[in-house]
Amino acid sequence: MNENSPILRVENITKSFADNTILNQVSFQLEKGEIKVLIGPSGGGKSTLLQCVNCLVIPDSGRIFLEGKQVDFSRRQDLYLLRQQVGMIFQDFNLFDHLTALDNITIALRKVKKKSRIEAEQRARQELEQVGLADKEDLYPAQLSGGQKQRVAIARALAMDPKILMLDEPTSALDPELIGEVIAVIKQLAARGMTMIMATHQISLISTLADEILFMEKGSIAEHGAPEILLGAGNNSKTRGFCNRLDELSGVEK
Ligand SMILES: Nc1ncnc2c1ncn2[C@@H]1O[C@H](COP(=O)(O)OP(=O)(O)OP(=O)(O)O)[C@@H](O)[C@H]1O
Repeated sequence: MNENSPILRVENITKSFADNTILNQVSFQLEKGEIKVLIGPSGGGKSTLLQCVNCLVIPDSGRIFLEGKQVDFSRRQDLYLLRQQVGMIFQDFNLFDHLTALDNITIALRKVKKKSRIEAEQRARQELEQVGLADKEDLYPAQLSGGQKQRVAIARALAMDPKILMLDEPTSALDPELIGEVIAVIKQLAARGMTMIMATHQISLISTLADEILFMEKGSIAEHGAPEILLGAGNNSKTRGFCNRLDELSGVEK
């Protein structure tokens, strides 16, 4: 790896579904320890961009570099490595319903990382402890609250030692009273220096964690910059207008 390379560089990614261009020449880069937050109107392409970054969706064109090395979208080994190094947290948790919290975490450690059961369980317990669920290891997803399920999903991703964590609206499927516990875990990860890119509508994550905001609209990054600038009083940015509307909406919900 070239020491000067950003940990992730995304260059001119384009993706269409049928005749609809969903991503149009999107570029950004992520430095080690940096947190970028993707915001913008629904349908703007945030989820598609995150899915392209770890090649769950293969871009039509453009290039992705992980630690300076270009990912070859046609090479299975490259995709496998990319997905190991870029963990993903989904809105709807994506846990295996037939496995306990512990086994949701151990399964990939055993199958992908080839750890023994004992090693995998030890690691899974450490991660459950980190997200405050040490006493829930034997419970199945149906026995957990939404916030607990999302914390298991975060523990599962962390157990794989990803270099980057991507979070796609990690709190949007949660009841309002459960959002805080997931935000607290994400803030802990930030304090530990985790490199993250996250799509979210949570103002507290946007304003307190983002090193840079990427405002996506109609498949492009329409605006980007530090929150203190884009959200600064008097700034006429799209970001500020959008966040003010989010504030108003959450005010209505309260
Ligand atoms: N697999 C697919 N096939 C066809 N169209 C798709 C597919 N995935 C996404 N799209 C379309 O791409 C557009 C962008 O969707 P995407 O989910 O990336 O936006 P978003 O900014 O994440 O929106 P939201 O904030 O509502 O999650 C939408 O119009 C969506 O219908």
